[in-house]
Amino acid sequence: MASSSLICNTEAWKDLKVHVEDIKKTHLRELMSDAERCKSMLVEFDDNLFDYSRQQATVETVNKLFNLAEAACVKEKINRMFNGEAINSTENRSVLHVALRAPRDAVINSDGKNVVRDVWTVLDKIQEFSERVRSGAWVGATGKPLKDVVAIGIGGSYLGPLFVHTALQTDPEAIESARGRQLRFLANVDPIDVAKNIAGLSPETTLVVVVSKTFTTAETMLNARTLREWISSALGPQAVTKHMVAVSTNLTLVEKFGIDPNNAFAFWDWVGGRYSVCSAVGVLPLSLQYGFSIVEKFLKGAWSIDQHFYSAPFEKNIPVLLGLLSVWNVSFLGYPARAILPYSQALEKFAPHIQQVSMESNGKGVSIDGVPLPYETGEIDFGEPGTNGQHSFYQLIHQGRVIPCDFIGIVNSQQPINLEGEVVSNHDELMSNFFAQPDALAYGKTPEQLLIENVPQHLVPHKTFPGNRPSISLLLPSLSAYNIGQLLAIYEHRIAVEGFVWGINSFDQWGVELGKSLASQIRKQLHASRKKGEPIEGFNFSTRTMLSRYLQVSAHVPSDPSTVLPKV
Ligand SMILES: O=P(O)(O)OC[C@H]1O[C@](O)(CO)[C@@H](O)[C@@H]1O
Repeated sequence: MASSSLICNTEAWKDLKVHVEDIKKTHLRELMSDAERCKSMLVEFDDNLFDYSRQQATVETVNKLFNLAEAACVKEKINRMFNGEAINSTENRSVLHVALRAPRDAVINSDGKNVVRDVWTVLDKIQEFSERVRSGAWVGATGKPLKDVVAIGIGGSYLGPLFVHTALQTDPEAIESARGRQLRFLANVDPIDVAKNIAGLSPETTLVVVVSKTFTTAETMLNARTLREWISSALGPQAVTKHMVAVSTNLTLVEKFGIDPNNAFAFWDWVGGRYSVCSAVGVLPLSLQYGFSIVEKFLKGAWSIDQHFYSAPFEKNIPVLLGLLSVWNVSFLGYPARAILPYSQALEKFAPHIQQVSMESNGKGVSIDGVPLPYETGEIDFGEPGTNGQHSFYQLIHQGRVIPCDFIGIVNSQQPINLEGEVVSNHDELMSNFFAQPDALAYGKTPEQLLIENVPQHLVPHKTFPGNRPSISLLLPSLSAYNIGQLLAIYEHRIAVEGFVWGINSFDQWGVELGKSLASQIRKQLHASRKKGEPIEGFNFSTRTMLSRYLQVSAHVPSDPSTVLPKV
């Protein structure tokens, strides 16, 4: 495919490039004073309020972005995704995470087959299994109920479920149904993570869920073997069938590992790892912890946004608007990062999850047709809940670099506190910051304002805030399972829209492979040197020096199963 097919060669892209100069002449202070403009930049859907008036954009900018979407065939690409076409072309796969939350009677085809039926077969199996475990009908090898769950998985087989678990953990309805149960996540191959995750647990009352799309990921498989050892050394090898289950697309390898195929929960190639939280990857551990009915509400929330994304006109389409504005910030205004700032501690794992969804999806260097891109794609995503972030990195955001921010606020707290004698409730205190920060970034503070306040002349430059820093605000009515599902789907689709405009494949991840294969060479060398005393060969000076220091100085680790017992 020729480079002329790239989006940067379209009139719509060139038009926006020229338009940047106009926008740079206008400060957000002025843009914010135009009430009509601000009104047109508010979108409401299902009690979620989205405000993008603090973007460095006019109504004209937004129209030009719609032209760009048209030039990039965004609507056609959305349709192709929902129609189950193989839009992940480098892996020849369709991209159908929307089917994971479709109602039972929906029809979504992949390769001529309605996949919604398969989805519900697995969901029914999860419901049945999780109810048996939670009710105590399913017991461990010594007859005790399994009250604790350790989910082993990494990347997409970990971050999404962790985000949802952390968000549900403080929801009153979810607390009630999780009473007496624990859900933990073992991700890192670092043995410290093993120790931390089994500390205080007994193999007798623990169910291990091995979550891996491929069932070959080195970290997950070593952690799975480690916990298999933990269980079988305590309860005997036959206990594994009672204490270990799996979620995977590779059921052959699950069986080979020693997990009963009846206790395996399938998902499919058309679910990308980082888009898999609504498959058994998330639904199984979360149903074990909270019960299936709560997880079903989460799925319904995600589906409501899927419908909105599929059918709302672009002017009212929250994920589309978010995606187009992100492209505007990255490709035209030149801002490479994005801060995700939920004003809710329950969303503390949201930014780490979106970091993977976004950076693994859109961090690409070539177009979907393999043409090297003359423009950057993807953003550097990071974030922390407010107000913690304010006491950490907001200094840079206010007076250092320009970083477009996503402010996410919740109207009704999961855990309200209203102390007598306080000016406002605790949640109001939090939300005061949610409402204040976007304006601080947009308006800033001028030297003239400081002089009126009698700030000493020599401090004026230090106390000046340039402002003109863009943000969006998203106000959710509450943080129920349903709303958590909505938030997830809004971001998933936003990221897809960005990739559709940039003309890349947002659904593969070849960039993670090189490091994995180099690590495998090192693993072989460590084995050869430790077990057979072979010299280090085939590495550059730097790696050789580091490796020999590591081999010389590291302590000998005895191969004894008791070394996997927790020491913390
Ligand atoms: O679910 P799996 O196959 O263990 O893969 C885990 C993760 O590894 C990756 O392939 C990246 O290394 C992710 O895309 C994926 O979510």
